[in-house]
Order: sequence, then C-alpha cells, then structure tokens
Amino acid sequence: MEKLVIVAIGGNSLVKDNGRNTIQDQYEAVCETAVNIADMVQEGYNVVVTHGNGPQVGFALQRCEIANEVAEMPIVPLVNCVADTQGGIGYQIQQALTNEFAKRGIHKKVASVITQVEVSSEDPNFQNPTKPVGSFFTLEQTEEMQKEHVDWVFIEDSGRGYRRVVSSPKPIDIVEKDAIKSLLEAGYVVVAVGGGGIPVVKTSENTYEGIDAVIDKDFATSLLAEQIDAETLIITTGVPQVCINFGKPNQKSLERITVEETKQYVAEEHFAKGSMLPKIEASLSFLEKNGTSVIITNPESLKDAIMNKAGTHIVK
Ligand SMILES: Nc1ncnc2c1ncn2[C@@H]1O[C@H](COP(=O)(O)OP(=O)(O)O)[C@@H](O)[C@H]1O
Ligand SMILES: NC(=O)OP(=O)(O)O
Repeated sequence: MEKLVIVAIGGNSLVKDNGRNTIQDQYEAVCETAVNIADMVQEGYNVVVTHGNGPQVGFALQRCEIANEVAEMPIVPLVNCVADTQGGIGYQIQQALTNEFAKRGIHKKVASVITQVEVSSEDPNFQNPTKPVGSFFTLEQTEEMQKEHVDWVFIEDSGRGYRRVVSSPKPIDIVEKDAIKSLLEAGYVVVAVGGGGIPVVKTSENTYEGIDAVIDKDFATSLLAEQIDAETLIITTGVPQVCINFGKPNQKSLERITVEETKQYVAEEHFAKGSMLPKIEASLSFLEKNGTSVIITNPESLKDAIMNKAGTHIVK
C-alpha cells in the first residue's frame, strides 16, 4: 500500500471570516481543502481525512436552544449534535473530494464512516469543561448570557474572543477502526472520526451508549493514526506554522522541531490551551507511539508542506 497519511481539518478552518457562517460558505471552504487533499492523492499518498466541529457543534447547540426557547422544541442532546455535525461536514467533504477526483480523472472512491469513539464516564475532564465550541463573544456578551445561563462556562480563546466550553474526555478506542481499515485496504479515501468522533461509553463487552461531550479531534485523530498504523499525521488549522511567543511582538514561526524541543516549548507554555496545545499534545503522543512525522499548517500550504517547503514539522 502507498504511504498512509492522516489529515485532520480544523473546524475553525472551515469557517470563512465573512461573519455569515452559512452552509454554502462552509462548502466553499471544504472545496478549497479538497483541492489540497486531491493534490496529495495525486502525489500517490493513501489518505484518511478527519475533521473538527468546534464552531459547528456550538452553532447546532445554539440553534436547538433557541428553538427550545421560542417554540418549545425538544433539546437535542450534545452527543447527537456531534453526530449531526459529523454527518453534515462528512457529507460535504465526501462530495467535494468525489467531485475533485472526477474533475481530475483520479480513480479513487470516497466513503465517510459514522465513527463512535469510546471514552470513560470517569474521565476527570467531565468535571472540568475545556473544549471551546460555537461563536466568539466579547466579555460583555458572555456576562450578559451568564445572567440567564449560570451553568455555562466561557474561556478566552487565543486572543480571538470568548467561547463557551464543554466537557472533552480523552478518546480510548475508535469503535469502527476495523471498518476504516477495510475501506483503506479496498482503496478508498476514508473520512472518519469527524468532530473527534461521537462520544460513547461501554455498557458491556460489545455495547455502547452516547454521552454528552465533544472529543478533541486532534486527540481522536492521533489515536486513529496509531490504530491504523499511519506514518504521517497532518493537522490543518488557521495558521501556516506553529509559533513561540504567539501573538507577542517577538512571535517566531517554527519550521522543524524535535520532540524534545516541542516538550520544552510546552513546559514554557507557548501553546494555548483548547487551541494549539491539544494539537501539540496529540502530535507528541503519535510520535511517541508508531508515528514518524507530524506537520501542522493551514489547508492552502498542504501540498508545499508535504514537500518540506511549508508548515511546522515535528520529528523524532
Ligand atoms: N503557539 C501558537 N502558534 C500558532 N497558533 C496558535 C498558538 N497558540 C494558539 N494559537 C491559535 O490556535 C489556533 C488553532 O486552534 P483552533 O482554531 O482552535 O483549531 P482548529 O483549526 O482545530 O479549529 C490558531 O489559528 C491560532 O489562532
Ligand atoms: N472536535 C474538535 O476538536 O473540533 P475543532 O477541531 O473544530 O476544535
């Protein structure tokens, strides 16, 4: 089989900065990323695509809360909002890739796998919400919302504003990993663990039930990469490179760093919690298992990044 690469698309990188947040805008962003992924397939890589849903699952939650307030529509549990966004974004990626392959005469089929990801109900992260979802707000807006919703938690997100946070347990197992492997072996480009996967807990040896949370897609992607034996993990996000002193006058972009250097930067707190830190932690975890290399970059730099001409490369 060709070299197996797993590409994680950040949920924020699928939101255009025109403030509209329409499905059509999201599809345009997906199509732009599909061009870059098709380039990789054309270069001969075997590709698994995963994606985030941070903004989108927050929008889904907000839509159902508003529908509940104004029309008494039943609340959709968070786990189902994750499943809905996994399906909705997966559909767009699947269609965009299928169309891009057809346009270029690439004979590859695409399939999305509805992916459940096992977590533990005892995970301490259930007591300490950290995963930012939905829109960015000003501090004043969050204070206003908090008057009505005392249990909502907000954090400041990398200088971009305040966001609501929800529980984000660590992934333990990808339930559908064998289906993903089979599709890969049959030559498919597979879309999986969308939105970090649908969080489920084991109720017996072979049974599961959903639990309200949003799993970090970088951790879920790293676990999937390990379980399907991928060589390279690529995380696309809103920035072309990882930086130290991010957002400060002495900000410096990183081209190539070792695991040891990365750990040192983590200890020096260069990576923001809930945004860049999980990407770095997921990368380290992948490299400490069977992974060979990690690239963090933005979607438009993907092709250059695999040719070592762009992005941040983390190596063993
Ligand atoms: N040290 C850092 N280097 C680069 N970007 C950083 C750093 N710390 C925080 N960030 C921010 O983190 C963002 C990536 O996180 P986020 O947008 O939450 O991810 P996703 O693309 O998966 O939705 C970047 O776009 C940037 O704004
Ligand atoms: N689920 C998740 O981690 O989504 P983002 O990558 O969009 O934050």
